[in-house]
Amino acid sequence: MTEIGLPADVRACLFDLDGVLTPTALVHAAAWKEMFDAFLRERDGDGFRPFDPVGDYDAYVDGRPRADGVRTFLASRDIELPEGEEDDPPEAATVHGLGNRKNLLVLEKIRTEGVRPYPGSVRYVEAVRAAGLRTAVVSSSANCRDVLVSAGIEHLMDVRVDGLTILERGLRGKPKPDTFLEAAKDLGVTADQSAVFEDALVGMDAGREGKFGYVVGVDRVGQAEELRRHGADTVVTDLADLLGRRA
Ligand SMILES: O=P(O)(O)OC[C@H]1O[C@@H](O)[C@H](O)[C@@H](O)[C@@H]1O
Repeated sequence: MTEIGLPADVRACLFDLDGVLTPTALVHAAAWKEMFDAFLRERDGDGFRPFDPVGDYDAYVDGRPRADGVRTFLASRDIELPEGEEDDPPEAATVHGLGNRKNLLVLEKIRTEGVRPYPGSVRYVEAVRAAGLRTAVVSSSANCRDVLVSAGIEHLMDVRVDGLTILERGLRGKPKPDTFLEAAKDLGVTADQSAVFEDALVGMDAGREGKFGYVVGVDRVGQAEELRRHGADTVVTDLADLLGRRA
């Protein structure tokens, strides 16, 4: 049997979606930038300080549920907006209005560009399933199912905990470990029998706080050191790098 690079007592793999299974972290980052830059320009004029799709995205938005991303970035610029309602129109200057504005942009990009999974991630997920481990996708995105379907990989996940589950079950989003713990529970395993696969720093924090058996940092943007500092047990640039390796 192929070695899968995990401790022998790991029974389940909990995969983040955007940036781990699919390259959609870049699509999200671009949509966030387009939305925040338009908002900041309207507010501050042409001299506005743009949203940095690497630094600001990693620190304030990546991996968090949508509304938390809006709140955390605005707080970093000392901007306060009313919460508004979840179904606020995209032009509303509220937390949910801005979130909905960004969602229209992300959906349009996904529709026009399509989604292909990372080939190395597909090979790895197939290998862990062949080895008898169970699999879950654990994403803050409310668009998780649509992205899995577009990428043709929905059938590779036994359980899905996503942005909609967070709202339905009242879970706290990453950096809290609730979504990963919920997926482990749904799979019938404990946290220490589960491995977490994440590209976001808040996902590392969730892995550490939830005391998961193993945390794999997936480095797509050259932040291996940061991922380690936030608790990664190992860092890879492609999930297939784990194949043939012992933990
Ligand atoms: O807006 P959505 O699709 O519900 O996604 C929420 C967040 O989901 C995370 O997976 C992404 O890393 C973030 O960039 C995104 O903002």
